Amino acid sequence: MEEDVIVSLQHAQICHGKAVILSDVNITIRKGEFVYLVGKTGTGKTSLLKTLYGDLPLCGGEGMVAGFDLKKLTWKNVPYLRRNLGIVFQDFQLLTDRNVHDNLRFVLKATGWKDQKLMEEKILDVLDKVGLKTKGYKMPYELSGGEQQRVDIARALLNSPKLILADEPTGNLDPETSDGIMQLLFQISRDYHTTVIMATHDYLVLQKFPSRVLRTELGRVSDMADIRLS
Ligand SMILES: Nc1ncnc2c1ncn2[C@@H]1O[C@H](COP(=O)(O)OP(=O)(O)OP(=O)(O)O)[C@@H](O)[C@H]1O
Repeated sequence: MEEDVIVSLQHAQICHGKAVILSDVNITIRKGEFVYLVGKTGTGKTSLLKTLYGDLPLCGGEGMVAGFDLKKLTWKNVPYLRRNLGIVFQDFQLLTDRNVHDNLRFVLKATGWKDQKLMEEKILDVLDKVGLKTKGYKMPYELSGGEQQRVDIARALLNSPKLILADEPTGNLDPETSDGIMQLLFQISRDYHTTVIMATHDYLVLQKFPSRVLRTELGRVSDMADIRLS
């Protein structure tokens, strides 16, 4: 496989148990690309993302993500795949019983970091990247929705991922805050050549921040590679 290919699906099938949600999915996504995943509700956007991060098994065809063969994933090696990924959700999913700094520290420890000094440097680094350098001491409930989403993105950046998978990251935010989050995601993609795949319903976002679009529809994914909405 070419080195700069981060996601490759060939004749892939996405399933929930015996129910096939998407079939014959053929996608190639390269380093540094920003790709939207759009489609009506229930057409399989989340299921496709879950397959990419090893939460749903690939039930047919071929799939590679960040150098991992999806067909060979087992519960033992899923954590290794996830260390190469950053996952961002709509509802932030921060631990509510500890401050921002400790939320980030928790993830570092859970992913094998041991050196205290390096952990502290990394936490400051990712908070700086999302514009929250001075907010490490805050509890999640003391932050606005946009700030919580920035912490969620900071958390996704901790292990310098090759790929960020974002499921409706602006879904709970007002348009202005949502613009800030989009600018941040595009900046990360551009500055660090991180690939971003983002599921969204928000056509305003697509219009303001045009990029490649994949669409889930009628059990298939169509690649609108060069159609730029403007
Ligand atoms: N845990 C599950 N078990 C069985 N079927 C499921 C499960 N989760 C989702 N599905 C089914 O899979 C299909 C795709 O759902 P999915 O959540 O991937 O769609 P989506 O495009 O992300 O929707 P939305 O835009 O509403 O988030 C739906 O028909 C849904 O009913």
